[in-house]
Amino acid sequence: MTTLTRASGELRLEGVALSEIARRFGTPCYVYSRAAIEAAYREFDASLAGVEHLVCYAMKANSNLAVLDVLRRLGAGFDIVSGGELARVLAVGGEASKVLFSGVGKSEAEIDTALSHGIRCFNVESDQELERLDAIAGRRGVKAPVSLRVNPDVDAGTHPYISTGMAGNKFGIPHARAIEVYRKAAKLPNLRVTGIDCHIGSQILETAPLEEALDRVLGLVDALAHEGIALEHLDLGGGIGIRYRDEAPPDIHAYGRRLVERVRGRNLELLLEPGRAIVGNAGVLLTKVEYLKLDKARHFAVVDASMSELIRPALYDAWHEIVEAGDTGGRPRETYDVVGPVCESSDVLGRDRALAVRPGDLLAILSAGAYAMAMSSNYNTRPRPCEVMIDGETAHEVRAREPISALFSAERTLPR
Ligand SMILES: Cc1ncc(COP(=O)(O)O)c(C=O)c1O
Ligand SMILES: N[C@@H](CCCC[NH3+])C(=O)O
Repeated sequence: MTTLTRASGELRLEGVALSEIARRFGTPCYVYSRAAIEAAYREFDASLAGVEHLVCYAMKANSNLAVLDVLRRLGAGFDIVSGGELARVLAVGGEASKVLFSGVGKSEAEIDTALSHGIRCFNVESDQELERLDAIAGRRGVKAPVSLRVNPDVDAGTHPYISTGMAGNKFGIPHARAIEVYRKAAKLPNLRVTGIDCHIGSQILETAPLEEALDRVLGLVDALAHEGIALEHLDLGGGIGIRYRDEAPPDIHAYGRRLVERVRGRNLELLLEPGRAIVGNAGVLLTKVEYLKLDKARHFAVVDASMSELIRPALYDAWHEIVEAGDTGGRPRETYDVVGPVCESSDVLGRDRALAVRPGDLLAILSAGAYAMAMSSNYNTRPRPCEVMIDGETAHEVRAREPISALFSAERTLPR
């Protein structure tokens, strides 16, 4: 969790005034806390003490190089879903031997590159992927380390767009077919079956479905052992939710301890792939009010951030707390829809928010460390915003605002 405090009316993140960050780097701007990222990672890591384990940060949540580097230094592994993500891990000096490759659509080129770097494991999601991996490994003369992603058919109780572990989702190999596919994998000459994994969804607020999924997967581990297929690791994926508004997210330490109890004595390394729970509450999006539109039935605060920078409210109807970053001087609050400049009615960052704001004031949109910058776009030819990380008492720019020219420099008009 970032430490947000208010002193003389000014909102500070880890002691650094957000107004100072806006002055130095401009808005919109993502601001992350190194301390918050480290604390969240350490909580996961410590919770698994007593069994061999590796926390592989699901970097799709936030793949800024500074974020990856902070986690790499702590010993984290990485869960990747593309060749681009592997390139980012390597760019910060991450070890391929701590990289898991998830995803339903790995291309030939992505598999080949990951094999060439010697990643820790491929989380395979289909029979055809298994065959493709075997063929590419054969061409390279190596044995590819494989885990099958099993779809345990457990309801994670989360938003349907981010539920991944039920029959009917595109993810994983159906539980009922898992043994048959493992038999096939064990016979393929260029594969080495090393593990099993599942991931049932995201922003999960109750751990019961996760533990149910673990039990179902452990049942498969036992059944496979009977067939002589001994697994070395079990990867329970990510999915632990965070507090955006008034949710009560699971206690990570207690969750980890319960997992440890279940796998202890089994000679299985335990892997987790948390994303949101590591970075979600370690970041805020800082934005400036451009205009107040008070002439309509609704009041709008038009800000300089939009759905291009933060799409979660438009896409999932997600709630992000929005607070004044500066001194409101005790002025009364009024109700506004906080909207961006993008030409879409869905470009709303928060509805019916009580705020004391004037044009030029700063707002902080909270819980914006995960699936925020990572899902940003250039819609309306808006440059991606800058990113800043607070390290101790110092704010570092960890990504500069994109120059507008870079947004179309790869494009060409037709020859005459
Ligand atoms: C395979 C896999 N692992 C890990 C994650 C990370 O999930 P979360 O950010 O909810 O922890 C995801 C995203 O849902 C995923 O698809
Ligand atoms: N993008 C989603 C989470 C997806 C998780 C990735 N499988 C969100 O913002 O909540």
